[in-house]
Formats: sequence, structure tokens, C-alpha cells
Amino acid sequence: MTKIAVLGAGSWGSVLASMLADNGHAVELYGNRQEVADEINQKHSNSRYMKDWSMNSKVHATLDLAEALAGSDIILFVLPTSAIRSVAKQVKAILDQSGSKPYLVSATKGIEPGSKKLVTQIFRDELYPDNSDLMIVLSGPSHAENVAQKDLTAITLASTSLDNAAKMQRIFSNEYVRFYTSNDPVGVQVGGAVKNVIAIAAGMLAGMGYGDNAKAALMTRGLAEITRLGVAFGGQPWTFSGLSGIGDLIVTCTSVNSRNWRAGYQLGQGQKLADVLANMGQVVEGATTVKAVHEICDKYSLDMPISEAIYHVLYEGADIKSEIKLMMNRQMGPEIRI
Ligand SMILES: NC(=O)c1ccc[n+]([C@@H]2O[C@H](COP(=O)([O-])OP(=O)(O)OC[C@H]3O[C@@H](n4cnc5c(N)ncnc54)[C@H](O)[C@@H]3O)[C@@H](O)[C@H]2O)c1
Ligand SMILES: O=P(O)(O)OC[C@H](O)CO
Repeated sequence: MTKIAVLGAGSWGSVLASMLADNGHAVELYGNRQEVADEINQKHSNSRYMKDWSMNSKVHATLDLAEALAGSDIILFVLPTSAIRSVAKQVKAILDQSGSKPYLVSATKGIEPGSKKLVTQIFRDELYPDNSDLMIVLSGPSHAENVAQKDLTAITLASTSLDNAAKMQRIFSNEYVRFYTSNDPVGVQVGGAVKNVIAIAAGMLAGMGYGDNAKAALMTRGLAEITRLGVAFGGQPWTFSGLSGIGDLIVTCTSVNSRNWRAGYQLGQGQKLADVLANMGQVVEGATTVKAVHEICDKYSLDMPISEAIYHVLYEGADIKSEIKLMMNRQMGPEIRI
């Protein structure tokens, strides 16, 4: 039996914890809300994040990080990107005392503004400076709501060590979630992070009443932007035609389960960003990652007009219609740039 500490008792953390317990592993779920932990332990549900859902009764929730980590073979991070660095520091202090070196799996999808770093780069900063092989990224089209219902899902596990990705594949897989391995953790993380920005744009278009052609154009040109940034970061171009690239872009830009899409929709209907984020009550990663993407575009002179337009609307008070007009009137050019 594998002992797994899942960090983050929100929607995705709870569903992954339950799935791993279904797979027969011992799971400790670490959260920061007492009422959520109590409900998980007493009623085996998490109604704040997952309505009408019962989780595996063997999942134990705790607010004590040391308790969650004790004896763990794997630490699965399912926190918002904004919390990764601070929790990683706390994890480091606890692991230093025990001397253990569990695998670090990240299911978090975002880029940290300021540092402009992916989650595995934060792990290197804070936890394992010399061993990227122990880090595995879990990413793909996977809304918690669907996995909770045991709907069919396919997800990528990426690591610089294909052997370690394959070990995780055996631990995570079951009859309703199929995992594939990849040796491109950078490309997989960029796909998972930047699709959230494009999904906000997709929601905005829908909220403003634009149709299917606009959605398809946005997703296709959005994928070109994701690929451009991913390759600049050292990712492999073909990764973006996989589950963590086009796959996740499709699900996030077309599903009402997507918080990023829903946030975009409400913005497209004229609501204010602060209200949208406050009412969501859950993380909208694209709203943060777009800041990092903006910084990256500046630093590396990358051409990412859709992501930049979202940044202008969210943080510079730009009008969505004017941004669309600017984008449609940009200098014309070839579709494929090599
Ligand atoms: N929900 C999904 O369907 C889904 C699917 C795939 C990936 N993801 C990714 O997983 C990550 C988490 O998403 P989610 O949907 O579970 O978010 P969520 O908003 O549902 O839950 C996040 C949880 O983290 C907790 N948290 C925040 N800061 C913390 C801290 N410092 N210490 C401990 N807990 C803390 C919050 O209280 C909350 O319970 C995001 O990066 C998201 O993009 C989500
Ligand atoms: O609800 P979202 O927009 O955060 O998307 C969740 C997952 O990333 C979908 O794969």
C-alpha cells in the first residue's frame, strides 16, 4: 500500500484523494479549513467544493501538515499556485526532520507571477534543488466534477524520469481514469497553466454573444500562443497536441464546469473582476497566471496577443470590445510561423 499526502482539500484535491483511496492507497488530505476537514472525516463529503458527492470514507483530513506528511511515499500538491511556495517551505522543514524524500506530484496548474516560475521550478527552489526526477506533473482535461462521477478521463503524468512517471501511472490508474506518461514536464505545465487564460477569453466571447466560429478561432490561435510560450520555456512542440495541451484547452474552453470559463463569461456580461473572483469562492488560476504571462511576454518579447488582451482587460481597465477590434485589425500574416 502506498501512503499519499494530498495537499489541498478543495475540489480537485478531494476528488483525487478519494480516487486514490478507491485505488487502495492510504490517503491523508491536508486542508486549511476546519469545517471542511470535519465534514470530510465525519460525513465523507465536502459540500463547500463538491455538491451532492460522497467521497471514499477512508480518506482522513487534517489541518496538521506534519500529520499529513508522516510516512508518505508521495506528496500530491493540489493547491492554488499562489500557495505552492509557502506550503513547499513548510513541507521542506518537516521533511528535513524526518530525512525522507517522497515523490512530489503537482496537479496545480499555473505560473507564479514575479518569479515567472512553473510549479516544478518552485519545487526546485524550495524542496529538491538537485533532483527533478522525483517531481511528476499531473495534468490534462480533468474537471473534478466528472472524475467524481467516475466519468471516463485521460490525464498525462510527466517527469524528467519516465520510470518515475510510469510508477505514478501504476499508482493513479484505475478503470475510469487512464494515465499516459510524458518526459516533458515543462511543456505539460505550460499547457495546463496558459489554457486557463485562453478559457477566460472563451468565456468572455460567449458572455458577449459571439458564436462557434469565434470560439474555434480563439482556441486555435490560443494554442499557437501556448505553444510559443511553451517552446520558449524549453517544452517540446508536440506536447501541445496532447492531453495537457489541446485536450485541456478543449475541456476548459467548452465546459460550464470551468471556473476560468465561467469567470470570463461573467466578465463578458459586464461584471467586475473583483466581484467575479469573490463570488466564485474557488481558485480562478487564469486570472493570476495572466500576470506571469504578461511578464514573460515583456521579458522574452513573445507575441501573445490574446493573453495580452486578457491582461489589459483584467488589470489595465481596457474595454473587451476595443481589445477585440485591435486584435482583428492587427497586421495580417501567415498562420504558421516557424
Ligand atoms: N477543480 C478542478 O477540476 C481541477 C482540475 C485539474 C486541475 N486543477 C488545479 O488544481 C489546483 C487546485 O484547484 P481546486 O479546483 O482544487 O481549487 P479550489 O479552489 O477548489 O480549492 C483550493 C483549496 O486550497 C486551499 N488552500 C489555499 N491556500 C492554502 C494553503 N496555504 N494551505 C492549505 N490549503 C490552502 C483552499 O482553502 C481550498 O480549499 C488549481 O491549480 C487548479 O487549476 C483543478
Ligand atoms: O475549472 P478550471 O477552469 O480551473 O479548470 C479545471 C481543470 O484545469 C480542467 O482540466
